[in-house]
Amino acid sequence: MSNNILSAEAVRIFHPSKQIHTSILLPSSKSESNRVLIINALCKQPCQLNNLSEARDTQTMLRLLASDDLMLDVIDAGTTMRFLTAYCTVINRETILTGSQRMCERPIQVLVEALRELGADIEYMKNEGYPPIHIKKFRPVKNELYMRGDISSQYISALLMAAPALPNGLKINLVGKVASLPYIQMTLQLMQNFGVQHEWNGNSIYVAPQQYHASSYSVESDWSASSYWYSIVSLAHEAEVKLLGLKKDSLQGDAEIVKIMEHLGVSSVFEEDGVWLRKTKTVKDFEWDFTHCPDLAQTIAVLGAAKGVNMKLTGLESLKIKETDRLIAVRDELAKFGIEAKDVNDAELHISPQAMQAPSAMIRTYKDHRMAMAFAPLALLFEISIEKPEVVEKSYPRFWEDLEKAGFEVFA
Ligand SMILES: O=C(O)C1=C[C@@H](OP(=O)(O)O)[C@@H](O)[C@H](O)C1
Ligand SMILES: C=C(OP(=O)(O)O)C(=O)O
Repeated sequence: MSNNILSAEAVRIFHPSKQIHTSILLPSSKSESNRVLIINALCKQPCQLNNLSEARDTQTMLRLLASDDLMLDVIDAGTTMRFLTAYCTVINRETILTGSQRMCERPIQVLVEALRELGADIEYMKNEGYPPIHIKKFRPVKNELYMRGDISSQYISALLMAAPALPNGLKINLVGKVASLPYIQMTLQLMQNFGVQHEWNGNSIYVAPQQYHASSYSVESDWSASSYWYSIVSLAHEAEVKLLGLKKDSLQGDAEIVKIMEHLGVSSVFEEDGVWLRKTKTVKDFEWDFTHCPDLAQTIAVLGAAKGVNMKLTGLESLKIKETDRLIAVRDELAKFGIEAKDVNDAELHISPQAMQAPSAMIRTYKDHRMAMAFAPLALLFEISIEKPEVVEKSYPRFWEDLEKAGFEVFA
């Protein structure tokens, strides 16, 4: 890859043959990596952590955990912001947590309110409910909370990982709809891997005061990143791609992509060291609820539009508060291909079969890695230009290089 791709204003991409036969070593999961880093920081002995992600979100977590500065800047990493908020509180580390302009527009009130209820002194430094926040003192006063689970599961994961360090542990009673549930399950399973047990009854999760025990963990490849390869295989004329480092029994909820793509043209065959993606048939009508796998929604919206599938995607409420308002961003960029997406204001996307046209303009990415990666597979249909290629660094820094390995021409 020419070195200047990540620093370029835009990239131009196309695929001359539209035939793809390759194997790809995906980046490791940033969700797993950021959890084991927090657990390791709470553990008395250092753990053996293998295969940590090269994603910027994880590199930022590593850097900030090692820092003695008062002010920690998470850039645009949601998990890093939320996990450090609970972590710095329970270890009684005075900290100012801040981030990018967008991070300061992403809500954190549910987590801050919960920590205040437990006895934390945390102040909003600019806008009520949003970073930057100043974490001051922590004097634990209680061990039970009622928390809504519909805005972000990251608040719950953050508290759960910190819970064993509290003098009386913590009982979280989840109120109302819980979104992104597999991420909470991942948190609890990783805690268990490091010797911390929990009890989950109905809507209540209880973690007693306990010590994490040093253990080893090898982070799996990232299932969210796999989705772009599923889309590529579905759109190619001919394709057989092996994604290395993915397991059939994954902790990651985004392994749901296997089931989704059974409908959208890709079969998955697992082997010891990864999974083979091969082309199959695509359905005409597709409806899916993304409540528990929100990071897959953009990939599927763009792919379904390209394949002329009649689509109804639901459970998209949380997309509005991620790296950008992803519903509006997907609608506006699909419009450049002559595709009309409806009902974005109801947290759903309805896209009827329409002929996709060559794009009328450059694809904007809105500082969102998933916008760049969800639209890139369309280079199998048209030459496309995507602005700000560096956005992929948040989760998949080698994305453009891997596209080149698969025969895409990528020009700065
Ligand atoms: O806990 C995690 O690692 C994540 C949880 C999800 O966020 P929400 O819980 O806010 O939906 C997901 O979108 C994000 O990319 C990573
Ligand atoms: C939403 C995402 O990450 P985060 O919330 O951790 O910034 C993502 O990676 O798509």
